[in-house]
Amino acid sequence: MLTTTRTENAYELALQNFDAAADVLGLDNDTREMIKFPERVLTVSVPVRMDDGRIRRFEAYRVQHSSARGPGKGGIRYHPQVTLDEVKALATWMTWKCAVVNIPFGGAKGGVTCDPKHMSAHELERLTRRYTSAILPLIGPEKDIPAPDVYTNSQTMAWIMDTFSMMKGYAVPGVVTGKPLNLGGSLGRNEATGRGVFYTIECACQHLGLPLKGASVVVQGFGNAGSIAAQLLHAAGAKVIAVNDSSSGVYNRNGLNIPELMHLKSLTGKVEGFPEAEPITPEDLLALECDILVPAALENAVHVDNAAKVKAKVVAEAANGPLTPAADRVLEDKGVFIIPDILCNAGGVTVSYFEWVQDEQHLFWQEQDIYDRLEKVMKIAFNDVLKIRLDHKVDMRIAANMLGIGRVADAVRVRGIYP
Ligand SMILES: NC(=O)C1=CN([C@@H]2O[C@H](COP(=O)(O)OP(=O)(O)OC[C@H]3O[C@@H](n4cnc5c(N)ncnc54)[C@H](O)[C@@H]3O)[C@@H](O)[C@H]2O)C=CC1
Ligand SMILES: O=C(O)CCC(=O)C(=O)O
Repeated sequence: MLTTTRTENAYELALQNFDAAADVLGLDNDTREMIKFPERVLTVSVPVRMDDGRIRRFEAYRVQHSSARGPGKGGIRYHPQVTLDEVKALATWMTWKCAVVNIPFGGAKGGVTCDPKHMSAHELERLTRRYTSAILPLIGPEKDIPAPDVYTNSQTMAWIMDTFSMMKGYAVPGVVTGKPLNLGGSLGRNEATGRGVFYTIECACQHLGLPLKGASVVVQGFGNAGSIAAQLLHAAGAKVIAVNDSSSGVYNRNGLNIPELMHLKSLTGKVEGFPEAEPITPEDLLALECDILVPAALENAVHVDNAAKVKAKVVAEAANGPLTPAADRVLEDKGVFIIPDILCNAGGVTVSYFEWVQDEQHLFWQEQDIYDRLEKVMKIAFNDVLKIRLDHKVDMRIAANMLGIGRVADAVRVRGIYP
């Protein structure tokens, strides 16, 4: 089992990022008080009957960070290292992310501290249904709309939708996004995060004068976000030279055949054993000579101790929070162009927004329509962030946070405070 350095508290890092952007924006203290912290935090105990007949209790969370611009929106993570502070950080980032791509949602996130790799499908279903019942008062199409995140998927969303609908007495597809297509899911949602990552990399390459065709790429984390980004980069003529997952990594300096690697991963759940590739450790993978590094796993992958070893020209944050602020500074000093998470991986929530709109209208769109709309949203957001970077001479992360935080601040100012 590979390990990541997850010792830094993600929520403290999220607050540091907020302050850095709020300072440049010159945000007054009253507005900071109103928008910085989560609006609602729920911790629940989820008892589950395991297959051996025993009851096990899981700790789980749903955090609503902001409803200033619309209902809460954000995924649900199943992972052994989920903590309340991690979920608070992820919910905070969702608020700024939705504002960066200018969709009418606030930010929320959920998590269950569990090890889904060591649970059966029946145990996962019982866990999901009981967790849904526990957070039921908080969620709904007008209130807070969950979606998949690490180690959850369209099946998890189907169970949530079914449990919520059973309680209401009628089908409520708009309570979650990332659903199976036959339950009101959207074409393109499964690919949306990786596709959004790809569009922002295209924009960055154009800005930097770096040809994407022939560019060398390294991807850390070969799940939903990482594998689709790798697939699109490969199809665009980039050379994906290394990828890894939680158990192993593979490297070929002439480029990996990504469609075949995806096939292997779908069959075995691993990238290990891919022919015509050599194994690579997580540390060596991050330190590879390459043009573009895509961290697509978990928080704090690049930190103060390994940042200096990164040799990429562009870092595209498909994951949430993969770089600590200390790593940011090291990479900025080296002249690395960073596409920050709240911009880079916003394609997922953007197509979730399209899914929610389609569910609410009961009218479904063509795949190409979704891709065209997504491309437009991502490219406008990239250019908005780049303009702030150039106008204010700040790095891309501060610029993205300024855009997101500024829009949320405007919303609360206009809404006012009562009483
Ligand atoms: N799925 C989505 O729509 C979105 C996901 N994200 C973020 O993208 C990141 C990945 O999420 P998904 O792809 O959805 O999850 P996933 O569950 O589909 O895949 C996660 C992948 O990361 C790998 N992994 C886990 N720990 C690792 C480690 N220490 N080193 C290397 N690989 C490791 C796993 O083996 C798996 O292949 C997360 O940070 C998530 O919050 C962000 C926006 C939307
Ligand atoms: O699709 C969504 O609603 C949220 C995706 C998500 O959790 C994220 O962007 O981190």
